Amino acid sequence: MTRRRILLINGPNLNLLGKREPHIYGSTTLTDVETQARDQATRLDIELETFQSNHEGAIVDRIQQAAGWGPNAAAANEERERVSVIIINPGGLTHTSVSVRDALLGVDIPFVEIHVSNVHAREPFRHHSYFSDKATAVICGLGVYGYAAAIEFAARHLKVNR
Ligand SMILES: O=C1C[C@@](O)(C(=O)O)C[C@@H](O)[C@@H]1O
Repeated sequence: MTRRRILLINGPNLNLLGKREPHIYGSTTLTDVETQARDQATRLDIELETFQSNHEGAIVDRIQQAAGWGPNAAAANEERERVSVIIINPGGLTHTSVSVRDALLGVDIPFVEIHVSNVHAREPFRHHSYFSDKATAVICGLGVYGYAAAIEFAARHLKVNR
């Protein structure tokens, strides 16, 4: 059986986790989050790739690549590159990005939306997401534990895609 492949995407400013507004986002760094995520994936016998970018277009390219498409996909690698599930913290793009939404819908890969903070308890502009109505699940307010919860859920409940 094909192993599940999960792609964990973090959007703008999440490279500053641990330094940025620690009263909201905590003191764990993105490197810690990604290391723990990789260890967890190994225990669950799934493949995990991580990607962080501050650039909307780079995130769109990475999502297309997850389907074996787009400018960064290696030719004839469609099967090998295809991921089963995307876990995405779009950061501020949550509240603005039609393009990232369109990319996720375009590749038709199920995704889990995650936020470290409880966006609904914050400023009103954070209450709307361009992703939540299409996400398989939405996690927010669990702190960085939300990443572990998302991986656990994806590994147990989402089928291998193709
Ligand atoms: O950058 C972020 C991080 C965030 O996605 C979170 O993880 O809580 C919440 C967003 O509103 C914010 O722009």
